Amino acid sequence: MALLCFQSLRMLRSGIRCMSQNAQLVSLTVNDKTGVATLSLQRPPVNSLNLELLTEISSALTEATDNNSRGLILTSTNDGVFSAGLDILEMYKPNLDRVKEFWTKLQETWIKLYQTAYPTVAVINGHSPAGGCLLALSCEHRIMVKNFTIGLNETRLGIVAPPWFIASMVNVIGQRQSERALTLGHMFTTEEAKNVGLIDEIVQNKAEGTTQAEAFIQKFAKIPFQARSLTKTWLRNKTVESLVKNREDDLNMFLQVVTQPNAQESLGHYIQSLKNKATK
Ligand SMILES: CCCCC/C=C\C/C=C\CC/C=C/CC(=O)SCCNC(=O)CCNC(=O)[C@H](O)C(C)(C)COP(=O)(O)OP(=O)(O)OC[C@H]1O[C@@H](n2cnc3c(N)ncnc32)[C@H](O)[C@@H]1OP(=O)(O)O
Repeated sequence: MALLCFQSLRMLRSGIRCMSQNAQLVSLTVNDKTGVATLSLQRPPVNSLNLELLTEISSALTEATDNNSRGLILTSTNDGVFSAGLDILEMYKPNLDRVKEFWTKLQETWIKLYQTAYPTVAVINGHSPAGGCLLALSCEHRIMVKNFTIGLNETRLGIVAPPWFIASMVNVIGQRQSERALTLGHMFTTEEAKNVGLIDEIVQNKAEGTTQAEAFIQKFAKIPFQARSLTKTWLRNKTVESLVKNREDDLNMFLQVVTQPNAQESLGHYIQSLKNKATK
């Protein structure tokens, strides 16, 4: 309690205010001097995206909008893992109602993040496979700490990235590089990601990443907010609309794939291999 008060006092002095008071799996703070919000994923051990985490991310994005944020930095409280992607346990032996809600929430979160009016920057301070990479790709600028990996590795797991995952990558690194990366399920090192344009900057650590992210958002200070946000909407509209118009089909496709016995078997083996690795 005393520590909490001390932290709150220190944050207040530095102009940092806590939002999302009820959130547990994310923290949302805003710098009252700059208007920049920071959304940190904090679901141990690896920020895997389950229904509850997605729900909190989605609510935090709305809260940042309602608070008239000038920009948003998306990062992780775990220096080592930005996000392990979708929580495999949501897809293994699923309860039908819950897995429907899970996929629908993932769609909603992506749609929201992809078209925020405010500028978004991912400070990728750890590994970022699959759904973790999708979150980063949905931001406007990516800054990554050295010595980690990022990519849409679905084919390596025997699964297929849905079209909107693919479009998110194509929009950043283009058709040719995406085709190579996605078919191989390639996980890029930080250096490789920079060379291919998947990330924009390499930094030594999260603190440097945050400074650079604030500098990126600051570039828009003199650009009228509405003009900027409408331009972003128009640039991204085609990609977003392709999911918005097909949400039901996309959900049904996911359900059909995920409930196949061979998919369940693969998921079971994969979970076991992750556990074996973790106990070594
Ligand atoms: C194989 C699938 C077949 C069929 C599937 C069928 C249908 C699906 C259809 C469409 C879906 C398409 C979209 C998918 C997108 C995705 O995001 S899928 C998820 C992909 N993610 C990964 O492959 C990442 C796996 N994790 C890692 O590589 C590493 O954990 C890490 C992120 C690099 C971190 O390494 P670190 O050493 O720090 O941690 P550990 O590996 O020791 O893990 C600690 C702990 O966390 C558990 N865990 C890790 N990742 C996940 C995860 N994604 N979901 C749930 N749990 C995860 C791990 O098991 C350990 O648990 P513990 O042993 O209980 O401590």
